[in-house]
Amino acid sequence: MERLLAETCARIGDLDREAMAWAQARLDQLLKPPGSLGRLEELAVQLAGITGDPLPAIKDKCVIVMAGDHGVVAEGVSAAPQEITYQILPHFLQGTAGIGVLARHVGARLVVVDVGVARPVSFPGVLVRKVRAGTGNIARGPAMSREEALQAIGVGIEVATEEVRKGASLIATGDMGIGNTTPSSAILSAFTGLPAEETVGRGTLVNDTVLQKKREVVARSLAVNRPDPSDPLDVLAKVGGLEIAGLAGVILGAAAHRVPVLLDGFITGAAALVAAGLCPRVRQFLIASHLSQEKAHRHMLRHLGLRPLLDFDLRLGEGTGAALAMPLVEAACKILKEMATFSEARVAAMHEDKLLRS
Ligand SMILES: O=C(O)c1ccc[n+]([C@@H]2O[C@H](COP(=O)([O-])O)[C@@H](O)[C@H]2O)c1
Ligand SMILES: Cc1cc2nc[nH]c2cc1C
Repeated sequence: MERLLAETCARIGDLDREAMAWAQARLDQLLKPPGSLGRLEELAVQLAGITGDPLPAIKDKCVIVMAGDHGVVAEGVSAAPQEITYQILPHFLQGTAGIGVLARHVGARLVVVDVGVARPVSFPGVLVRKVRAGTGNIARGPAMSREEALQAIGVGIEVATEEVRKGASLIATGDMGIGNTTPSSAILSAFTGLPAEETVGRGTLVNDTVLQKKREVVARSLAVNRPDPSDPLDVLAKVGGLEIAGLAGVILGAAAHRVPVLLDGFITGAAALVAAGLCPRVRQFLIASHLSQEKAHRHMLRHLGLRPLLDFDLRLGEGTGAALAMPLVEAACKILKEMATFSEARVAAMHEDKLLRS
């Protein structure tokens, strides 16, 4: 597994500067005042750089949801019972849970993977690639072994690679795992040095008492496990989660195939911190779909150097924000391809001096 990870990281290149320059030049000639499509233009240039295609097109959209359970729920850190991780899975694929509805709404394929659910899973359509049945309690010891972390990353790389092989040209990441905001906060603290007071939030909407306990649990998980921030696998194994590891693999696997990755919220952000620790170049392939209501998400995005597309007060996870942002990514491609230039439209070009005066 270590070899698969090393090979995947080695395949991740830089953005294609030539394709980006070509896309930027075309954007500047399109029938609009320069830069007037704002961040849509920025996105179009990034997509040209990621794909190496100056006129990129999104042909096949895919949402990959990784599910796993967390031993730390024994500390009482969530407002929801652990059972929900298992019980919600069939509703994803039946289209009756949040991501089921939104993936259908945007016309994306939905792939649901059990990488670490506590109970045995055998729902039609759910890919069972369980590495272990839930993590250990990070308040008392490591979440998993280094080998298990590598295996779960491997699952993500393989699932992403398979979806790219089937034609995916845009991959959205989603998570499901009761308790998973706690390890996500611990990962954020481990990489940034921020104290638990700043990295812990309300997750499924815990009350003030539980919020305080959650802060103590995150601080204890760091004191007990002593994760080494210069060793991302150590951070992941000691204070992470199986679905977080799987998602780090999805991110790396997609980037290795030059497929853009839409991050969702706080948990996929933690996975991105791990992926970026393992391969800093991967950041260039990431698009932050939204700013989660989980308050420390902004610290994550700042650390990753990303600016969210939407600010919608979402905090559901499952990939819902990433799915919602898919049409924005498609729109960025379409302006490049479908808008005419001034000369194609035979419209008088705008004069530089006029623009400078306005
Ligand atoms: O994506 C987010 O920003 C997000 C923020 C808060 C909660 N969640 C979801 O809620 C669950 C974790 O919350 P908790 O309180 O159990 O740690 C998990 O299934 C996540 O998908 C997701
Ligand atoms: C119902 C429910 C759905 C979820 N989806 C992601 N996290 C969740 C947590 C709960 C409680």
